[in-house]
Amino acid sequence: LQNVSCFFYHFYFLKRSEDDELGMALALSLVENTNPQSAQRSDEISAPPLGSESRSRGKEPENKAKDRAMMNVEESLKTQEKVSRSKKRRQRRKGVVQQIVGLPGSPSAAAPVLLWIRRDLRLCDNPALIGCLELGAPVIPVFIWSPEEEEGPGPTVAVGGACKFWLHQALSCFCASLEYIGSHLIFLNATGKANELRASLHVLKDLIMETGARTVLANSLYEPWLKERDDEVLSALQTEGVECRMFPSYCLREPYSVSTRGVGLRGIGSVSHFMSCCRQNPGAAVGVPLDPPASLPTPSSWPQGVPLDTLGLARMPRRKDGSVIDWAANIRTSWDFSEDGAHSRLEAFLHDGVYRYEKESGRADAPNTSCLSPYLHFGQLSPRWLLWDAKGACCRPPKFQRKLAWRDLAYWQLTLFPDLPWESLRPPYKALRWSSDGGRLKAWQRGKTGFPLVDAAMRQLWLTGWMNNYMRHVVASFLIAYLHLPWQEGYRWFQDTLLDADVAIDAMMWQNGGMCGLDHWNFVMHPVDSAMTCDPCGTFVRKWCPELTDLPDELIHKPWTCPASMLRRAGVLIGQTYPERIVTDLEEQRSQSLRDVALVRRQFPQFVDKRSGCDLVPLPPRLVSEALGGTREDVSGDFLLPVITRMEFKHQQDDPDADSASNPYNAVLKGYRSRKRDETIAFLNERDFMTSVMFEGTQRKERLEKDQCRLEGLPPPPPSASRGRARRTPHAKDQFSIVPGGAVTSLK
Ligand SMILES: Cc1cc2nc3c(=O)[nH]c(=O)nc-3n(C[C@H](O)[C@H](O)[C@H](O)COP(=O)(O)OP(=O)(O)OC[C@H]3O[C@@H](n4cnc5c(N)ncnc54)[C@H](O)[C@@H]3O)c2cc1C
Repeated sequence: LQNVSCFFYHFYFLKRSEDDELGMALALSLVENTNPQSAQRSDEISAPPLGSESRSRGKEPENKAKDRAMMNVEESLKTQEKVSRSKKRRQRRKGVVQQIVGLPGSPSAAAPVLLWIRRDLRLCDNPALIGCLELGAPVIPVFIWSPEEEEGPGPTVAVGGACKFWLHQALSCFCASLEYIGSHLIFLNATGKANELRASLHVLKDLIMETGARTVLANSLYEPWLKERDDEVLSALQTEGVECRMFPSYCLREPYSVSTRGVGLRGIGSVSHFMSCCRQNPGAAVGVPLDPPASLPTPSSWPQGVPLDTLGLARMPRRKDGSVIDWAANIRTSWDFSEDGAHSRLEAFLHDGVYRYEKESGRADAPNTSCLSPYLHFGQLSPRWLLWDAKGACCRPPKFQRKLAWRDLAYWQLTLFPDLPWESLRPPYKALRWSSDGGRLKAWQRGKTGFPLVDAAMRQLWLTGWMNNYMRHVVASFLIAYLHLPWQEGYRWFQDTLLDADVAIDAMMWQNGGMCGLDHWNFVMHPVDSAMTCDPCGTFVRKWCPELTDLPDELIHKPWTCPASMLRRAGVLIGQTYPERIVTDLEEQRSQSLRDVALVRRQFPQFVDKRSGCDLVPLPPRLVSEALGGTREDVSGDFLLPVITRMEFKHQQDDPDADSASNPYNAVLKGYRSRKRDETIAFLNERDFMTSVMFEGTQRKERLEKDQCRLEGLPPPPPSASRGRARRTPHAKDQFSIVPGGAVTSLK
């Protein structure tokens, strides 16, 4: 017993320090904060001293109880302290603590500073804004709309319809915030102004001429084409004697500073590899969030801008009879587009939802995720603010903090592979046989596939501009693995309809889902079975597909299996009130998808590693040069790297014509938290019902106890028996991976 408790004691502290690392990896340098301005603020959160837990780990077993009690007290003190500190920061944001950061707002005739506003529509934690204040000159905030520059060199759909709508609303809110502190936001339109000059440069030069400004400040953007534009603008202005400065704030880690040095390239594309790179090469300090200014110095006269409406961001189409098609009506009522809206959502989430997030973020029928992505995308909330507030939350949510690393990973990948939004990273997959069935694509886009879970999610996207992460995986898997439509179609549709459409994240995720990204998903979501995780009672489907409301919970995700009498009673007419399924043989579609992959891997053997069976990806020169120790500047793109490759593809290579059912590594996810757990329960149900009930009971009790401890800031109780790590694919050693007596019906 002593050994067991010793193991759990060690496990607990090791786990705790691992969880800390997740958040700390990117913010590793928080502890050595170098920002002089923020260093003066005594009431900011100070990161827990590194190593305090590892010290506890080394103690003798007899001291453990004492230590643990001490740790509990320390923990709860730390937590209280953090909560009160992030509360103070929130108060400052609301102006409860009236701290004057800026100069008094009297107009000044001195040469003004141009604050070039882009995707940083916020007062809180805005380094460029604070940079302007520190110069002590009048500030002219300006937003330049230049869609051609945003779009970049390929079909990126960088600012789709939904995003434009959000941008319009967010700009209007930000303008109001600036006016509240005595300033103003100038809108300028650069559409069609690019001749031989960059459009933004052209507009900025005119503005500099008009206002006499000698300084331009902005927060950096990292899309390669925008970075290139910014570099050009900066160097052109600097040659004319205008001082320009860019501040990093869009990511926690500047993507161009991430290095694989000391970590290598193995596992590249995964978030763990990325975090190891950040840990190994910490880079500049993340610093603490900056307070919002109480006022901004204003110029003696404001330059002439254009009204926001003339930028054409929220223009609604008209019917032939002249009436307006207000496609955004639902979006307007579903969101608060202001910076305050972002903070209220964050507070509500950290106060309430974050506990459910850590366990149940996959649920579509409950708002268990933060829904902060559009605010992060448009910079109404800085990732640094989010990180610090999350670290201040009672349960210090590790999974949630890790999501910010995903976000940075996406930007890093985009800087390495600027073609990410339109070109498959794995060369053979460019030759994959995709379907060109426009009817199926339209059915998917409009939520008329005949699969309720997919349809509900796609309708939610169309009506509200948003969908949770789990559902994005479900609909992406359906498009790719079951409809065989190219991932680029899904990417472009998402870019046009998502309010948080983000070229870097969207492209990375669609590449991974489309089997050609650096870290392609080792799972495929089944359009029916995945409902076990995300919508077990059909609540989500009932909300977005109301025509199915009266079907019973067990069959709502597969109405085609309902007896005719049941359909009649529920008022469902398949093919009339609800669409027929656009594919009926899911197994065959999956098998075809596997065969197609096996075919291209056979056609391009030079891109398959003979030893490991992994796909090979040509490396960009920057990575190669790093891998070679940063000494080679002249490297070309001839280096091939074996990357993470689905087990089922490797296996299919040996038997290219086999069907998916006979592939032991079949990646289709059964749904629910762990397939292994389902299978164990099904097995026990068959053998010994009593044991099965007790097994479930014990697990539930453990879960409740753990949640309770977490809520109270206590260490988790030791589990009653050690549990293995859930695996996604069955393994020869899995005792219950093949359920005796047949398959588990996952919707039971
Ligand atoms: C096919 C597909 C396309 C996607 N396209 C986008 C997109 O265009 N824009 C976008 O912001 N997210 C995208 N995601 C990632 C993720 O689905 C969303 O970030 C998330 O659903 C946003 O909801 P949330 O704010 O409640 O997320 P939370 O789970 O609360 O996460 C908090 C924040 O972390 C970041 N984040 C979360 N998941 C990821 C991820 N997998 N990769 C990178 N950052 C992440 C987001 O900024 C998010 O707001 C996509 C995912 C898939 C599977």
